Amino acid sequence: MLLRFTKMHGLGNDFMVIDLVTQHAQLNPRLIRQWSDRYTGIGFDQLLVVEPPGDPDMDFRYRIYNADGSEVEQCGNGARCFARFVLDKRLTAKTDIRVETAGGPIALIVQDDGQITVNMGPPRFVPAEIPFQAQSEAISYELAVADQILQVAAVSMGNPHCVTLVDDLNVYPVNRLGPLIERHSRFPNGVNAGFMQLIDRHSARLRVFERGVGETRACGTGACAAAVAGIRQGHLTSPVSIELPGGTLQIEWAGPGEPVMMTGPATRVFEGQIRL
Ligand SMILES: N[C@@H](CCC[C@H](N)C(=O)O)C(=O)O
Repeated sequence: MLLRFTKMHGLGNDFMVIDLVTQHAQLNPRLIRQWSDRYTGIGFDQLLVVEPPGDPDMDFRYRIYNADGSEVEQCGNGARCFARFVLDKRLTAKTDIRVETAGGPIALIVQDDGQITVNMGPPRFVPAEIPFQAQSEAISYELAVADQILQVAAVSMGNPHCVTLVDDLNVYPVNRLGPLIERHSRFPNGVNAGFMQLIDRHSARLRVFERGVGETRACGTGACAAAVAGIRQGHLTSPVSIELPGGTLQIEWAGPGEPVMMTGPATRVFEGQIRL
């Protein structure tokens, strides 16, 4: 049987997208790892799956798998590609699309200029909800990593993020500390490790070592978490431009309890089919 898929990306964070509304497939971690391989497979950071919703008030169910085959709760760049995909494939004609994810409901708004805004819902800071091991909620925490103590913020955007402020992102050892933070024992489900360099009150640079993938060219939920952490710590003011290696995302957040709005592009690369 041949399975149709679309290769897409959001600022270089790349995806294989499969429509399981009109097709059928049994996925498993081994198959996903095989497909994600950049030399012997299709190559992607995440596999995105479009399914019918369980909740009748929603338009679709959105499932996300990291390149290592693990299923995760949320993916921001993927959400924008999801919106572009369901419109291009005529699975919906709506430009305001409600989607259920394992990380909670999100809303996708397709703008007239083709940019897509995602209402990611409110960030969560309660340690148990991230999950993160801490005595009580705080704006920043001391985290022992290798031979140093980092000051970090812990945020859930549906998925877990740890954000560290750094002076110079060009020389910071993202690929040495990223894997140690990703599997740190205080984050029992693992974590996405973001490293942010402030530019001014409305902009920052960010690199993210993603859980289950490694460093990616962009991370949408990572950009939301970094902007929120920076606003909460008093360094940034909404709206915030987050510059990632693959490009820039616009993030707006009005404060605790309010949803995070993320705006950026979604790009189709090619159509393919693979034998199952
Ligand atoms: N690239 C994503 C995040 C994908 C999931 C993440 N690696 C995790 O394990 O939580 C984004 O754009 O948000």
